[in-house]
Amino acid sequence: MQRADYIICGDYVLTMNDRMDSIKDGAIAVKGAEIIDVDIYENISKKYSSENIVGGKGRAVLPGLINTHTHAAMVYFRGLADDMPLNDWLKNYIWPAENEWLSNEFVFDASQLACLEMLKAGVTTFNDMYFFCDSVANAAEKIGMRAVIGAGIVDFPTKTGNSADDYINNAERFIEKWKKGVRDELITPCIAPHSTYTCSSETLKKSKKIAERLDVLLHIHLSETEWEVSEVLSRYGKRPIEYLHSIGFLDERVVAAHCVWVEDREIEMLANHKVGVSHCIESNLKLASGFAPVGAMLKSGVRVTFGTDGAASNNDLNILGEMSTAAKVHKAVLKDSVALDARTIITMATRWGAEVLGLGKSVGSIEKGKLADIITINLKVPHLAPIYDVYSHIVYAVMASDIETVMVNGRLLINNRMLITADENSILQKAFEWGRKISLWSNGVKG
Ligand SMILES: CSC[C@H]1O[C@@H](n2cnc3c(O)ncnc32)[C@H](O)[C@@H]1O
Ligand SMILES: [Zn+2]
Repeated sequence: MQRADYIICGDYVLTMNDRMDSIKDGAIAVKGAEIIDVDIYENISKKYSSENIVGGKGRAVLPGLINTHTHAAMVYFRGLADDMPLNDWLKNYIWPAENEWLSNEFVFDASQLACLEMLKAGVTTFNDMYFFCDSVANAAEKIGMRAVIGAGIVDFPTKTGNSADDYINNAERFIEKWKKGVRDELITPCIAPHSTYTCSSETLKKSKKIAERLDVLLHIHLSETEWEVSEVLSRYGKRPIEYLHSIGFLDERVVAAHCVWVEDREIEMLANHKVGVSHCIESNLKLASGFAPVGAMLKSGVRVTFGTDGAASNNDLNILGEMSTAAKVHKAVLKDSVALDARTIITMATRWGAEVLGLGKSVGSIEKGKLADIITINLKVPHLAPIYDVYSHIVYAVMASDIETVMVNGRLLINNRMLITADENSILQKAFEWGRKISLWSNGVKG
């Protein structure tokens, strides 16, 4: 009998690996950060002993969900400005609020809340783009979440810089500080030029050079709105994706959020350059940005994954919601009830999410040798009874509140729906305190 730190078991173990994507009455043995075995429970229980048995009857077990585009700290701006298009929302509400409120303390506190919200919804990895990125990393490190964290780059002054060079220097410093083997192995730094309309060609090219030299991802907003397309057309005579192609920006280290206003020849460019796409359907719906051509992108072999965007445009960080919405909306858009079936949707939210973030060898599926980022779902609830197809339930019926346990890197972070690594009440308390101050400010009251 071998010792395992944890045995995680359930009626269904969705491994999401290529060869065998689910096991009925399955179990996983975890030692340290690693998955050391996956098999039917009967075999695992004969080979391994452990004091820590997680899951059990009436549970589904799957790889942690991956949020490939967010601005975690924006949870503190949730509900501050709704029901308007992106340009109005950004220029007249969000950027002024960021200018007033962002600080290391704000971003640290807010990012902890975001981590708590994501973990409770089964998200184990997020790909962030923001300012004060050390504070995002410190918060994720404290909670124990896996994160790819992008240092935001724009061409205009904000609280963290006056010029593109300030942000670029900061990004280099941040990447050197957090790269593998230096700090927390769960944090992967990257560089995040905001968009084609807020960064000049020079800024984008410099960002790309840094990404190549330091071997990190490039995270960017791309072709989100019709306005962006006409703006880039008028500046450069090319549509955003064609323009990025023309300056040599596109390759497999690029994670492009949105990709809503995309023509067929641009889809080919995304596919040929192996660009990863983060589909943020709920943000696109709420800001009325449009419908991304996800069916066509998938057909062309583009790796489409799910992002929530920030909670100020969504208004939550729940990937299960994105999965369900996308599965339904694209069927209607394409007039094809077979499109984006449940297995494809779960693959997009797990294995492909990990792959586009460059983490495909470590996480995204449940396989021997991979790191243990695993969630369990309680299936014994009224809205999940009866069960014919667990994939269908996960995409169309599971709620965030059904997520019972969340493990990241072999460490249990959520047990029985409660956070273990920090005090939930004080995280919530801080959110309400910041909210009171922000609310007074937004209502024009000083102090
Ligand atoms: C460079 S830090 C990130 C920057 O992006 C802003 N932002 C948040 N959501 C969106 C979106 O949907 N499109 C474009 N920009 C967005 C955020 O407020 C930060 O300023
Ligand atoms: Zn965004």
